[in-house]
Amino acid sequence: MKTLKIAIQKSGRLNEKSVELLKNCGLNFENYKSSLISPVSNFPLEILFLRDDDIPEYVQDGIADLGIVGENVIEETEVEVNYLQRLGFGKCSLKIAVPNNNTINELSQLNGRSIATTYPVILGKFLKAQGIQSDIRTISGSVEISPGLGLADAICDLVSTGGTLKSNGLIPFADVMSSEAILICNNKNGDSELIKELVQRIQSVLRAKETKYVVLNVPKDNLPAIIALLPGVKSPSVVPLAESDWVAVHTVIPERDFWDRISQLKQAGAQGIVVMPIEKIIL
Ligand SMILES: Nc1ncnc2c1ncn2[C@@H]1O[C@H](COP(=O)(O)OP(=O)(O)OP(=O)(O)O)[C@@H](O)[C@H]1O
Ligand SMILES: O=P(O)(O)OC[C@H]1O[C@H](OP(=O)(O)OP(=O)(O)O)[C@H](O)[C@@H]1O
Ligand SMILES: [Mg+2]
Repeated sequence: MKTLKIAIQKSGRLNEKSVELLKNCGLNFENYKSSLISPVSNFPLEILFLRDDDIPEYVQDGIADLGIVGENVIEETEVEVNYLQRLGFGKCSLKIAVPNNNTINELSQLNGRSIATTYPVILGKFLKAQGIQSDIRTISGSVEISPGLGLADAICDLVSTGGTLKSNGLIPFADVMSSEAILICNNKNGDSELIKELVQRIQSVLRAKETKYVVLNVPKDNLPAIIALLPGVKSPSVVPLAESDWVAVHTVIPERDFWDRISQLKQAGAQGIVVMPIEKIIL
């Protein structure tokens, strides 16, 4: 059987979460130490530990079958690869920011100004679509200090908390793109059974992260009201309790409206609510 290769970031923002995701899929492998390639002992897969900038091209060229990388890097490298799954981590936005004492307050004022960035391709396309002509200064890092050094009038860089912008006296001015980590594969091998198996495992881990397992006790008379509050669940498990007019209800609740749902369940008579994380949900 062919052994697949998946490229993940060697170190940096996406490394830990990529390793955690693959381990949660039940894959056994050594974390990157000095070897840049690590075999998986219980699945026909090898992990390649790379600089994130190289991952899209490795996947496009078939050197790696799969990759986990930020959408921003995929867009910047302009490769042709398949998006298999958005992974929900490494969330950030590419933004244009300007010094907080500036007079720029609309995009057209960037005409004729300089913008420092490590994302010249994405920024170039954005400015073109807006009909703006700026001088894009491509640098390879520490972009946020360039206005302070007199290198550029504005910057275009990744932002998540905004802490780096703030500590460099910059304010966000325009959103260029939002990004998260994506599982990609080579255009030619999306139909591979092994890849499908891996994607299913990843999806079962992601699904589990979005939900909680909840057990609650309720008087039998309140059961219809409780069940009515669990619309997503075809048929929650209802277990008799030692006290004959009480039952325990086992169900899953989406993370996103968890607290609202719990307070509704309490109002409907639920007691002794126990919440547990779910490891995997296999459909
Ligand atoms: N502040 C942030 N918050 C969340 N995600 C981020 C943030 N900054 C970057 N990312 C995402 O994580 C990816 C990797 O960021 P990192 O800073 O580790 O890259 P890098 O320094 O270019 O790493 P490498 O050494 O692999 O080239 C980015 O391409 C982006 O998708
Ligand atoms: O909005 P914040 O939460 O402050 O995050 C933004 C910073 O994060 C990224 O850099 P990173 O810290 O990954 O360092 P790097 O540029 O050296 O890769 C990005 O390039 C910004 O500088
Ligand atoms: Mg990089």
